[in-house]
Amino acid sequence: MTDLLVVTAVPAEAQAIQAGLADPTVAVVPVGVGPAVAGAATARLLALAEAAGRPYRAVVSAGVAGGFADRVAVGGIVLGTRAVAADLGAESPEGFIPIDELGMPPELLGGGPAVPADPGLLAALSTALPAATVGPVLTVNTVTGTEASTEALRRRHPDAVAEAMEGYGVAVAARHAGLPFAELRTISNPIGPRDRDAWRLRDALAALTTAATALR
Ligand SMILES: O=C(O)c1cccc(C(=O)CC[C@H]2O[C@@H](n3cnc4c(=O)[nH]cnc43)[C@H](O)[C@@H]2O)c1
Repeated sequence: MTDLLVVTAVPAEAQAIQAGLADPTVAVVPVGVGPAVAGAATARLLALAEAAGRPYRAVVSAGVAGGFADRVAVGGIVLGTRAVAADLGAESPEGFIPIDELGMPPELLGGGPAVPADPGLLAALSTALPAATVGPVLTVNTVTGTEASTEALRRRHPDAVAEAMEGYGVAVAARHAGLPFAELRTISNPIGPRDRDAWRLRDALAALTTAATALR
C-alpha cells in the first residue's frame, strides 16, 4: 500500500496539482463535477486499485472552491475539517431541514450528512500548509449565487469556510473503502451573488500548484 489518491473535478485542477507535486507515488485523477459522479468515480478507482493488489492508502478531494469572504481570500488555501452535504435534506415553509433531522434510520444516511477529515492526514497537511484556513467545507449541487442563499448557508453553517461540489461524495467513497479522507481547496471566487467574470481561476490554480507540495 503506497499511493495517495487525489481526485479533482476537472483536468485543469489535476494539471495544476501535478505541476507542484514532489512525490511520484501520488496519483492525481480528474473524476468529474458534483458529488454523485465524483463519489462513483472515486469508488471505482479505489476498487480497481484494490483488485490490482495496489490499494491506495488515503484519498484527498482537491480543486478550486468558493470561499466565505470573511474567512478566506480569493487565492487562499483551505483544508476541510469535514465535508458537509449542505443541500441534502428537505425544504419546508419554515426553511431547510437537514437529512439527519428527517427521522430516517442512521444506517440509511451512510454515517450522516458530514464526513470528518482523517485527523492524522489533516494534521500532516496543516503542518505542511501553515497559512491554510482550516474549517468545514460545504458540498453543494448548485453553486450558491444569491445574497439570500449565501446568508442561509452562513446561518446553517456558521463555521464553514468554503463550498465546492465534490467533497462529500469523495468522502463517502473513502469511508466505504475504510480509507482516510481529506479535502484541499484553493479559492477562485467569493461565495455570493453570481459574477462568473470575477472568478480568479488562474490565481486559484497557481495556489493549487503551491499547495500540491504538501501532498505526499
Ligand atoms: O474553465 C477553466 O479553465 C476551469 C479551470 C479550473 C476549474 C474550473 C471549474 O469550473 C471548476 C468547477 C469546480 O469548482 C468548484 N467551485 C468553484 N467555485 C465554486 C463555488 O462558488 N461553489 C461551488 N463550487 C465551486 C466546484 O467543486 C466545481 O466542481 C474551470
